[in-house]
Amino acid sequence: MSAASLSRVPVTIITGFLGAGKTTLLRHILHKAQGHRIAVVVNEFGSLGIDGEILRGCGIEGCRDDDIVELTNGCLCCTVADDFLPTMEALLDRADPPEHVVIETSGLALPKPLLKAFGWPTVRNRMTVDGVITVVDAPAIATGRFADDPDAVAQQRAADPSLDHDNPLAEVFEDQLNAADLIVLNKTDLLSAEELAQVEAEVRRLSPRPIKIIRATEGKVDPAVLLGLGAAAEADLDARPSHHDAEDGEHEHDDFESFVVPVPEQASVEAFLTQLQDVASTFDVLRMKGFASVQGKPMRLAVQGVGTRFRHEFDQPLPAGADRSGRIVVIGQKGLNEAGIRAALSHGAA
Ligand SMILES: Nc1nc2c(ncn2[C@@H]2O[C@H](COP(=O)(O)OP(=O)(O)OP(=O)(O)O)[C@@H](O)[C@H]2O)c(=O)[nH]1
Repeated sequence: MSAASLSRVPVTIITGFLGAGKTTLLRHILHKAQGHRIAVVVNEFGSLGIDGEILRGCGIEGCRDDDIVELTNGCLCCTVADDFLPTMEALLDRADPPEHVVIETSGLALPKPLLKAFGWPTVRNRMTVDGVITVVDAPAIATGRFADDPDAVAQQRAADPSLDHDNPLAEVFEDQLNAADLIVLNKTDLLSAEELAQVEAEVRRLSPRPIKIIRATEGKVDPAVLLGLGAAAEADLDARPSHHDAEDGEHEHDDFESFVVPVPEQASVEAFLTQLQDVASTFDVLRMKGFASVQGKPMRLAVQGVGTRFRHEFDQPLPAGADRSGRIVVIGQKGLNEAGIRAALSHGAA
């Protein structure tokens, strides 16, 4: 390792599809790495800034609010020059610069344009990508979320040989796997040993290089394993093919959309969760997350859905007299029935 690289601030990029468990893994890193100055940059698809709020509310000692920087102005991979690089420079120029930077990309971000950004003159000599960690939602693979329909692919290829996927989720997922220096196979609690072995074999088959795969539940992996990979990934781009290489990194997330839906105060947690699950399944929603209030409850209800699987917690007190309406971010493939979803969530669940 050269003297220059020794003095560069290491950056870990956490990528992985919507809801794979990136924020959960990040929280675990922050909990376990207390005493180290880690700055966190979070980017979300959908404008509510929920991940930033979850991380800020983590209550971890030594984790200061200004160590968590949110980039909500579009997907990181598309806003590299406008948003991302100035943010990195500002972190480096602080009086007490971080020892390590961890970036959580949005679930729809392609990691390669981000990696390329570390070759830009303003950061090239000051930062190095220590490693790309790809968090994989093991049950989503088991249910074929990222799989193509072979007949549809064959048909599309006949029409246009340059196309290789019929499923945009498969494309994002593969780009994220291709960029990885380490793969965390998360949510192992939701699969049997046999299913897990199949999923791991599938991930290995899809990876372009022999990459270490670590199984995890709730992102619980020792930060000593995650940080300090020394990959210098920005100097190794050719080993990380992207479906968008031919487009010189230019792309838009045309295949996905997101919007924020206001929700009224709810009568009960259970009824609200049932309503959300119904909406997720009826309208084929990929991801929902947000906050609401429940009658008679002084705390705010945080809800998270990946497909139809939901979790909730009362995460913090609502100030007396606060507005008790809530907001939910909805993310799915293009063509979501937005009006239908808004209508379904506009009345409190009975
Ligand atoms: N059962 C189970 N649920 C998990 C596990 N890890 C995370 N989750 C849940 O999965 C949901 C999504 O987790 P997040 O950490 O927010 O996922 P993310 O990748 O940051 O999501 P986006 O930023 O929206 O792409 C949350 O409800 C988590 O509590 C796990 O190992 N097992």
